[in-house]
Amino acid sequence: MSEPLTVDARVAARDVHVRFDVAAGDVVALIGPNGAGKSTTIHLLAGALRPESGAITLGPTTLAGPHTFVPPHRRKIGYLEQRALLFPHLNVLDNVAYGPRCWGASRQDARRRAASELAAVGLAGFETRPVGTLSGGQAQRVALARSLACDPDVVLLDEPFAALDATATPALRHLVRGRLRGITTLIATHDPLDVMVLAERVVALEHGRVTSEGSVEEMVARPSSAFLADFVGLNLLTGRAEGTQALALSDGSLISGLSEAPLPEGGARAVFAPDAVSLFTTPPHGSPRTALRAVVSAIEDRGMVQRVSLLVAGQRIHADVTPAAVRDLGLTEGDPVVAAIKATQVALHPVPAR
Ligand SMILES: Nc1ncnc2c1ncn2[C@@H]1O[C@H](COP(=O)(O)OP(=O)(O)OP(=O)(O)O)[C@@H](O)[C@H]1O
Repeated sequence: MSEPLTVDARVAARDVHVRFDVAAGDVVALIGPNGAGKSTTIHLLAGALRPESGAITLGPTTLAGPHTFVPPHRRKIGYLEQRALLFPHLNVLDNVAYGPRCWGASRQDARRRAASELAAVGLAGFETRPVGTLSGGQAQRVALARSLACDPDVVLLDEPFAALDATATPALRHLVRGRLRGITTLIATHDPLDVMVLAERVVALEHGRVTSEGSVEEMVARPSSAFLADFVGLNLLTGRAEGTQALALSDGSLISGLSEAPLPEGGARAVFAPDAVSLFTTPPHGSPRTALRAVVSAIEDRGMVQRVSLLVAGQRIHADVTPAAVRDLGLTEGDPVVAAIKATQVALHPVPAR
């Protein structure tokens, strides 16, 4: 069963003191610049580091505190790092069965569970393969299956896609998303797409301290530090799935896009880059592009491009356009405009559900 997590942990030698909570079943992204303390936090939770003061609790259990320290192998935690780190002397099935075996399952039960976890990550038929014959993406799928095979109370992901070929990442991210449903999860990442696709909430760290916390939507709408504003870099609009390939905003406008799988009913997010947005004064005719009614809220000179901030159905997005475009359109703050985006440049994702 998933449990809530409470973290108040200090490692003086690293000048790290982190305090935050994760509700049961939530996926929280841990972000921050290099050296901010993300990996230290993950290591504290995994039990690889012991806090000098404070406490870490998982539901009713104290994992680390002034008089308590549960060693890593006694924590029901699934852990996925950049590299799969599989046991080279075991085949694929036995790598995954290792977890349930350690928690007391019979050999037969552990192998049955391992086979079903492997099937769930798309690797049925790989059971007897030596792990040395797997691609990076396949090895990471095995590591995901292994981390889930012991029914973890919490899953920790530390840059899980950073070492993978970019072509392997979208499918694996999508798979991770489905497999994490309902499990309390912390994902340390430098990639805004991991946040937008996988997470409900964000905890931002800078210099070893939590500097901001909130929902993904809040972070995108109102980044509270220069780091966050820079990190976000992408536009995110949240609405409801309309059919399987579009998103409806609160003002009724529709955004067409592409998705890994048909969108389920319910909340959905559209993610696209600022340079995918073109601006017009009237809707472009005969264009297959999404056309959104927007109001200019700010224009910032960024040298080669002008960053135009827009309000669309109460949400903020940015368009990076040329200085000539801003001049030709005669744009100033408060002007109504039409923001056009090609469907092929919009990625649609379901809002992560518990
Ligand atoms: N093994 C270690 N021994 C001593 N200090 C360390 C060690 N690992 C990290 N630190 C220090 O702890 C602080 C936090 O580093 P940490 O690796 O947790 O940051 P991070 O956010 O994961 O960074 P990155 O994004 O670069 O991986 C930094 O000041 C770092 O120099």
